[in-house]
Amino acid sequence: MKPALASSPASVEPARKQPAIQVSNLSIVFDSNRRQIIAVDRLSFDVAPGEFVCIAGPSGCGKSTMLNTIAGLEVPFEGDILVEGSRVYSPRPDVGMVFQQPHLFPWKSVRRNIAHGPRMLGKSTTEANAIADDLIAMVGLKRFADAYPNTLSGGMQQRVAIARALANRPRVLLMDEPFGALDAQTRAVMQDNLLELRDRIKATIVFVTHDIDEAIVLADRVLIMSAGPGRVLREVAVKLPRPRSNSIMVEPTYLALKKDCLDVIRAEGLRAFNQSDAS
Ligand SMILES: Nc1ncnc2c1ncn2[C@@H]1O[C@H](COP(=O)(O)OP(=O)(O)OP(=O)(O)O)[C@@H](O)[C@H]1O
Repeated sequence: MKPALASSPASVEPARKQPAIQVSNLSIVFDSNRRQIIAVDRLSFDVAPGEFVCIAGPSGCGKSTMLNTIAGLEVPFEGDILVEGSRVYSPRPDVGMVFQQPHLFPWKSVRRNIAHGPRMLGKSTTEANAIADDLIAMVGLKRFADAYPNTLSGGMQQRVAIARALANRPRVLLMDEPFGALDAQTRAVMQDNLLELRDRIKATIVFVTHDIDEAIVLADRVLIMSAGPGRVLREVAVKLPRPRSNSIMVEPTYLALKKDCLDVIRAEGLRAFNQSDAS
């Protein structure tokens, strides 16, 4: 009889970390005026724990629909989405979402906007306010804790929206063009703020943007989607050193990555244009 092995070859292999997000063969279809619109067609990708993934792609390719589905706001027509290994059926507190517009409660102060989520999860007012005050400090709005949204600039409101999305300590943060409505200067400041924040919160982030500079500055990996219905056309790993700020935009490695992304986007734009012209 053979002696029992102390460990089989399989058991000495390093265990692969479970992805934070697994999107498998996802299709999303809308019924509109008696015709079906395929918003997303058999889309698959994984996001590793703690990874920052940016998604770029032409208008209408299904980026928002896909993000809403990961957030549990839309239902897949086919396929699966797992977050931290469990299937998404509806919005959940471990997944936070930030939209292009801040959507704050206008009748609540900054503190009470941020404390809202923890209060809904049963925290006392004191506990929820303590969580809010920590986040208010993190996003640099201490002087505005008692202010109301209509007295804040767009960038400040968006910082409140980010703090609010973080209040339930999500493992996954989904951001749908969160800086898309801001001017260029505020946007650059917000990108730097987000990079600092990300180092502290350690969440997995999926960030949709039309701006390829923004995608490369922020991401560990950029997924470029095809024209609708969207699928992943190219994955670009961004191995630029961290900590980063948007001052890296002039470096040669950065410019080479940008060219790579823009070439793919241009070729896809042309393909989609020719296709629509032919049909
Ligand atoms: N509720 C809906 N009902 C019908 N069609 C929809 C609905 N939501 C989205 N669509 C369609 O699904 C497709 C994908 O839309 P989606 O908003 O996800 O694209 P996107 O890539 O986020 O676009 P953009 O970059 O312009 O925000 C589009 O053709 C859109 O018209």
